[in-house]
Amino acid sequence: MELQRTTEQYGVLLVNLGTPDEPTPKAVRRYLKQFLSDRRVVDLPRVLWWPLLNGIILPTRSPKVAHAYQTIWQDDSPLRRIGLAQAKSLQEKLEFIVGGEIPVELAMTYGNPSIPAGIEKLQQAGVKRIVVLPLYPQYSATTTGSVLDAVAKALADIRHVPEVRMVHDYYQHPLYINALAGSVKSHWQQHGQADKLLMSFHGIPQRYARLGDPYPTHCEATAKGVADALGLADDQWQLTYQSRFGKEPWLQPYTDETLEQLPKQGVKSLDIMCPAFAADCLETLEEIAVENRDVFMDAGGERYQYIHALNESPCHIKLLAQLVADQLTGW
Ligand SMILES: C=CC1=C(C)c2cc3[nH]c(cc4nc(cc5[nH]c(cc1n2)c(C)c5CCC(=O)O)C(CCC(=O)O)=C4C)c(C)c3C=C
Ligand SMILES: [Fe+2]
Ligand SMILES: [Fe+2]
Repeated sequence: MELQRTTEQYGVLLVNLGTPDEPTPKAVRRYLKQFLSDRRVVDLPRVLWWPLLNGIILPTRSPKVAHAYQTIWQDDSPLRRIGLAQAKSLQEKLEFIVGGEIPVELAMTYGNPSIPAGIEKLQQAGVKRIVVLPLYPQYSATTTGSVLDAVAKALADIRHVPEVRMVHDYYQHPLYINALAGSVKSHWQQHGQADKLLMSFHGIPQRYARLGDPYPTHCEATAKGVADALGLADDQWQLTYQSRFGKEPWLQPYTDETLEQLPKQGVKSLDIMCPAFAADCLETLEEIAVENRDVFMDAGGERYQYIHALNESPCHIKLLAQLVADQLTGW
């Protein structure tokens, strides 16, 4: 691949959602406060939301969520540990395909390492052109949109602003679909194929989709792409949405309700994957692999296996490198 100028000028900001610094109620509260104060995540009028957030949600949710984090913590939050490994592998891969060093920094929209810190590190390394790669295959204003907001906010404090390009989505990129289908196939080779493959995506409120967020259409295209790549018939797979929060209806069908119904419909063995998550995290390792397993087994299920996120797998790193290379070409 040929770049117009020297490769030292380019850098990559690899962004994921965020995670607490420690699995303690105090650190979780700090993280949740930053996350849930983002208007793209919760768009309720602030006069209603502030008292609810500060008076009820943060005090009650922080200790519960801290406990959940303690069960998956491995010296660090899995999301950050995997993200740092992804950044390192991506830099090595880019060096191999581009033939020069392109620094890659991991950043989180909420918590640490922060987006301003990541941009500062890239600038200190001499980077003049930054590719922002949000680790969200499916675009949503609640995730990808917030990354752009946070990058713009960070740049507002900088005099010599770098040039910036952002990957908007990659929900039907052939390398992404191949990587997902490949991970299912290798799971089947080791464990055999279950009655059904459930593709569980993180949800958003239905209202956000009605107001124009294309997220569910992206999820549907990903799920169909994976099912087609695996040659699955319609009754061999299903798309659901997990992790709903608050009182209003979120995208449906809900993962937990579906898991409760499936054994009654004769589905006793299940493979479940979460294609919206580029790295394993609380929502996959605890909510899907542990909590929702109990839902399925208690409802009469016999075998439940979670297929891990793409994490640092070579197919995933190849995809991320291609997404960066696509942005660099012609810059
Ligand atoms: C309150 C509204 C929320 C929206 C909208 C939302 C969208 C959304 N989130 C992800 C990815 C992740 N979410 C994670 C945790 C998490 N998400 C919410 C709320 C919303 N998410 C909360 C309150 C939390 C924290 C945990 C909890 O209190 O339940 C994570 C995991 C982070 C980790 O440290 O492991 C990820 C990743 C997507 C992809 C998405 C919309 C498309
Ligand atoms: Fe979330
Ligand atoms: Fe959750």
